[in-house]
Amino acid sequence: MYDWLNALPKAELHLHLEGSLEPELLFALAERNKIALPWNDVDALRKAYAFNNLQEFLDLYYQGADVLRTEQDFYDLTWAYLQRCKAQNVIHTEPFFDPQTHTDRGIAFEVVLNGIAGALKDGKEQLGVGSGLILSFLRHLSEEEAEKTLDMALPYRDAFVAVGLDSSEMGHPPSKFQRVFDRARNEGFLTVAHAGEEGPPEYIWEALDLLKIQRIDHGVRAIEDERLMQRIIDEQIPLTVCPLSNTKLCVFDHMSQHNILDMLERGVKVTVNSDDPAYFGGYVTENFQALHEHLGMTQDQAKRLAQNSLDARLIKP
Ligand SMILES: Nc1ncnc2[nH]cnc12
Ligand SMILES: [Zn+2]
Repeated sequence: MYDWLNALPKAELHLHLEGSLEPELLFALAERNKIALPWNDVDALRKAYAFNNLQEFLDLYYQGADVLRTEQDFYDLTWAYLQRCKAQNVIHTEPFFDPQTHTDRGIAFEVVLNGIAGALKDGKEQLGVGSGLILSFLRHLSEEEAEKTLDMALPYRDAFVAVGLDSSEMGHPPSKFQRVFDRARNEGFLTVAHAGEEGPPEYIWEALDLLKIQRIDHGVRAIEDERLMQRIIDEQIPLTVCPLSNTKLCVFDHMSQHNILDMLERGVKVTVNSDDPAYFGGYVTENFQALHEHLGMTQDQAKRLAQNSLDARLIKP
């Protein structure tokens, strides 16, 4: 089944580039940039990848991102991810990047963007992997800081298709970012947001009604609210679900309890994605494989999930 799933043409719609930083590359970049690491080797770092919740993961994710310093570093990170896409027949990807994770450390916005955009361009030309980049605001920071980030991005507006919202969900509802999302939409950007990963269904309502999002990132807690489920089904609003992430971060205790196939069978436009593959144990094909192993996903269900991912692209072919 793995080879069949791997060969299935698919799109990835929920992937944090910083979360694709494999330990081997992290160590190589630390050496290149002469940065001391608190782990002795790659194995010691991998052992630290045991999380009880989103915040424990985020603490390590931001620490790992500190090795990214130069345009070449961002290029290498993105290029390594695009090669995984090629190997797994991901024909199109819409990755997130978190500019504030870097600009707050003194890395210039254009250093980050030029590295990523250069690799995405080469990915299209040399690997045939299409893409659309999503600029994501960190929700644990203020709306004012998100506004400043949008200001920095506007001179490079052609490099993005959308803005998103990620980082610590609880206590940081979508309503906190209503004004900056309004401005982003007025500037011509599409919008997406993480909602209903750890946060309640109310956050998904807010993301839809206040941020006017095209897709819900995660959204697995929608199942707790029947009226919300009906809306998501009626309006065919895509959910970018990340099964391995949800089990690694204890949103579900075990993959056998994941609700993605129940949602699929109820008519929700769910898709399969890897979120932060270097930290959660696999890329898109491994996520599909886990659904097959633990939930008995059939080939017909896999085909529908893959087709949903192609249909839910922000950039239509
Ligand atoms: N799963 C996730 N949820 C929220 N913010 C993130 N940043 C990177 N991965 C994330
Ligand atoms: Zn995510």
